[in-house]
Amino acid sequence: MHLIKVPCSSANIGPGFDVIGLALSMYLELRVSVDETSPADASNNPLNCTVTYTGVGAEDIDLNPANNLLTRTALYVLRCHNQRAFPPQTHVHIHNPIPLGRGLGSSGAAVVAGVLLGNVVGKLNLSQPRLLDFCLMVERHPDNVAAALYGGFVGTYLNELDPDDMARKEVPLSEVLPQPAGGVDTGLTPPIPPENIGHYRRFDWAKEIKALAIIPDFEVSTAKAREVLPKSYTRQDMIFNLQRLALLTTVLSDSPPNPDLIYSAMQDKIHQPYRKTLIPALPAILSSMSPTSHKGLLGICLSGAGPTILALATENFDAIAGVIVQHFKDEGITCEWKVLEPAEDGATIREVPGDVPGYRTSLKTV
Ligand SMILES: Nc1ncnc2c1ncn2[C@@H]1O[C@H](COP(=O)(O)OP(=O)(O)O)[C@@H](O)[C@H]1O
Ligand SMILES: N[C@@H](CCOP(=O)(O)O)C(=O)O
Repeated sequence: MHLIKVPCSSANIGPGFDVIGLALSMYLELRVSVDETSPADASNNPLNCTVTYTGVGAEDIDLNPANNLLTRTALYVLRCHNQRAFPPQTHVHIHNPIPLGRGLGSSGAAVVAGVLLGNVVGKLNLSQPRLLDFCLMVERHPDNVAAALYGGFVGTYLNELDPDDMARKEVPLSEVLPQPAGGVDTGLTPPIPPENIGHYRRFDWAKEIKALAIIPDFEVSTAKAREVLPKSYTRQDMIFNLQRLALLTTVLSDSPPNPDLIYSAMQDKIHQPYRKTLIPALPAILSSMSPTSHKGLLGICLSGAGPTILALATENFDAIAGVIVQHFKDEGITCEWKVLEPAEDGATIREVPGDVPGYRTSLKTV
């Protein structure tokens, strides 16, 4: 059996909208087994795949492999390599502790896991850059998927592709991940990703800095949080963010950390001000908390598209989290909070002994 582990991630870290990602120590886990000695059951299970799920969102996540984001992504990878379905008797058990729609990269982790799943069951042996190409065909901003795939604190960029490749990359998601009714295969080949869609660069991270995630009890879909953003920005606001982003990539590696520099480097004018309409307590939190007012705090921002708040800190986690939790409480919103660390390894895959939990037969290792 294969065990695939993919970390959650916090994108943007203030000014690095669609650029910066930080992989964090909360992991989506997949246990995958294949029994190619058993016959395929084409009438009941045309995609040859059974999905089980535990963890966050167990009541809501669609376990039909034709609809589930993770298995659809794997199927996309397989179909680009002329494999129309999973190998016979594939079973995938998903264990997901990452809150959904909270700005902690649950969809990015699911997409990375799906690409790794397609790669392993299809025995495709794709390179790391090619895995990233497949991820970027599904989740089109690179910050979460690059952090989840490669690990650590990363900066990402997309290449300027030639017009044909650009057109392939921009086909609607419904064509990349067609949703066949009842799993019936349309026989169409999906768009093959262009080569080298995106790249990443890893930055150092000071060992003293922990990431405090304060997770409100409501969802904001990333798609919705992108719709509230303007189509263009003033030169002044772009320069404001670029100046801070240039600082951010190095000040978070300084040991000991410099709180005032980090606080300044995490200011943003291109996404957070527009997202406050979706996250009631955001303006009060950002305007009232700083290293001067709260010992141990280094900087504070919206995690990804929100609503989670990410506070970088060296100590005093309970007190800092308590203040943020109270701001949400004042708006009638409850929260949970966690202290996380950078997930340096990114996504990993290894063979482990045993059966997929709850599966009915004994399965051989792939
Ligand atoms: N493990 C998973 N399996 C299947 N679908 C998932 C999984 N994780 C996330 N998703 C899908 O991604 C959606 C959340 O994505 P998104 O709005 O981008 O928020 P975020 O990535 O910030 O959590 C979920 O509602 C669900 O549809
Ligand atoms: N750069 C993206 C990041 C979205 O992250 P998520 O964790 O909320 O999916 C954005 O800010 O829209």
